[in-house]
Amino acid sequence: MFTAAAKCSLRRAYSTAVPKTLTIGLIPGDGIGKEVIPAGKQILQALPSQYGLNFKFLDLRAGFEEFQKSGVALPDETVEILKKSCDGALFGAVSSPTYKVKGYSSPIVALRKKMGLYANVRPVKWVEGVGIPVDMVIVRENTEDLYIKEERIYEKNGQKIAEAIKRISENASRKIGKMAFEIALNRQHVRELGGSSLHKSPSVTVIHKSNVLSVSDGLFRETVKKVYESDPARYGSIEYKEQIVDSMVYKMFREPAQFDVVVAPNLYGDILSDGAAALVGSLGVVSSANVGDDFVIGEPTHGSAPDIQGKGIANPVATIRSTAMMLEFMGYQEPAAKIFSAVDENLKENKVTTPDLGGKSSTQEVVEDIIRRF
Ligand SMILES: NC(=O)c1ccc[n+]([C@@H]2O[C@H](COP(=O)([O-])OP(=O)(O)OC[C@H]3O[C@@H](n4cnc5c(N)ncnc54)[C@H](O)[C@@H]3O)[C@@H](O)[C@H]2O)c1
Ligand SMILES: O=C(O)CC[C@H](C(=O)O)[C@@H](O)C(=O)O
Repeated sequence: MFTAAAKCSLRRAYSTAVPKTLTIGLIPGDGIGKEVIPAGKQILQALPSQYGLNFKFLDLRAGFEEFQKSGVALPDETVEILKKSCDGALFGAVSSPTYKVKGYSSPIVALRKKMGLYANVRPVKWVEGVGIPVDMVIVRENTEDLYIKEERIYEKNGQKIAEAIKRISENASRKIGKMAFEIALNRQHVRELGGSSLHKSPSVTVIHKSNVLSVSDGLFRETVKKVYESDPARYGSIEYKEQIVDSMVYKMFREPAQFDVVVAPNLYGDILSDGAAALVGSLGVVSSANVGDDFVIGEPTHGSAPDIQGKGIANPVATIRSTAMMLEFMGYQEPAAKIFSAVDENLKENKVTTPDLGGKSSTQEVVEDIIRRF
C-alpha cells in the first residue's frame, strides 16, 4: 500500500527487480460498466513483462441490478474483500434510478465513504491535434457536501417541502486542499522532467459559491487557502486562484488552457468534470481515481450510458486511463506511463475509435489497438 506522502508526490521510483502479484478488485456495476471494466482487465493482463507485474482479479458485486437481485446495492462482502484482499480496484458505473427506490442508495457514493477515498482526481487533457487545448485536473472532494444525502420532505400549509443538508467540514476541506497543492507540485515536477504541457508554472484554482453560501462554501474556500498559506516554503511556487463556480463554467469553456489544478467541493466537482469532458471530445475518454491514504479505485468519469449499453461500442479509453491512474497512485509510474502513451497514440492516429469520437470501431477493437502499441 502507498503512504499519503508517496501517493501525493507520485515520485516513488519504480523498481523492476521483484516480480509482484497485485490483487485487483473488479466492480463492473451496471450498463456499459460491464463492457468497459473487461477493457481495464485486458490492459493489465497485456502489460509487458518488463514491469514485473502479475495480476490476480477478484470479481465483486455492486449496482442497481445487484440491488434488484439481492436487495443490497453494495454488499458488505464487496467492501470487506476490497479492504482485506485487494491492492487496488476498478469500478465501472451504476444505473442509479432518478426516482426514489426504497432501500436503494448509490453504491459508488457509499463505497467512496466506506473506503475513505476522500479525493476524486479527474484529469482532462487534450491530445495535441485532437480537440481544444486543455490540460487540467479537477480535484473533487469525495465524501461530503450534498452527497451526505441527508434529505427530508415534509408538508407545510398543504405544500411539500424538501430539504437537503450541504455539509462542508474543515477536516475534509483541508485534506482535499492538501491533495490539490501536492498534485500541482507533482505536475510541475513531471513538466520539469520533460512532460508535455500547456503550463509553465503550477496554479491551483479553488471553486466555490461563497458569494451566496458564505458559511459552507466560505469554509471550503478559507480552509483551502489556509493550507496554501500554511506552508510557503512548499507551496510558494504555486499560483493561488479562486473562481466562483458559475463563472468557472464560463471560463472553462472560453479559456480552458489557463487552468492547471482545480479543487472543488463534491457536487461542483462532479458537474465541472462532466462539462470539461466536452472539451476533449467525449465523456468516454475522461478518467478518474478515487484516492484515499491507503487505497485507490480507478473509475471512468462517465455513467452506465443506458442509451448505448449492450451495443459493444462504449469507449473504453476512460476506463483504460483510469486503470493507469490506479497504477500511478499505487506507485507504478512506468507501466502507467506506457498505458497513457498508448492511449494518446490511438487518439492521435484517430483511426480506431468508437462512435462517440466519430469512429466506427467497437470497444474491443479499441482495446486491441491500444494493446498493440505496448
Ligand atoms: N460513477 C457512476 O457510477 C456514475 C456516473 C455518472 C452517472 N451514473 C449513472 O449512469 C446513469 C446514466 O446517466 P447519464 O445518462 O446521465 O450519464 P452517462 O455518463 O451514463 O451518459 C451521458 C452520455 O455520454 C455517453 N457516454 C458515456 N460514457 C460513454 C462511453 N464510455 N462511450 C461512449 N459514450 C459514452 C452516453 O452514451 C450518454 O449519451 C444514471 O443512472 C446515473 O445515475 C453513474
Ligand atoms: O449515479 C450514481 O449513483 C452516482 C453518480 C456519480 C456521482 O458522483 O454523482 C457520477 O456522477 C460520478 O461523477 O462519479
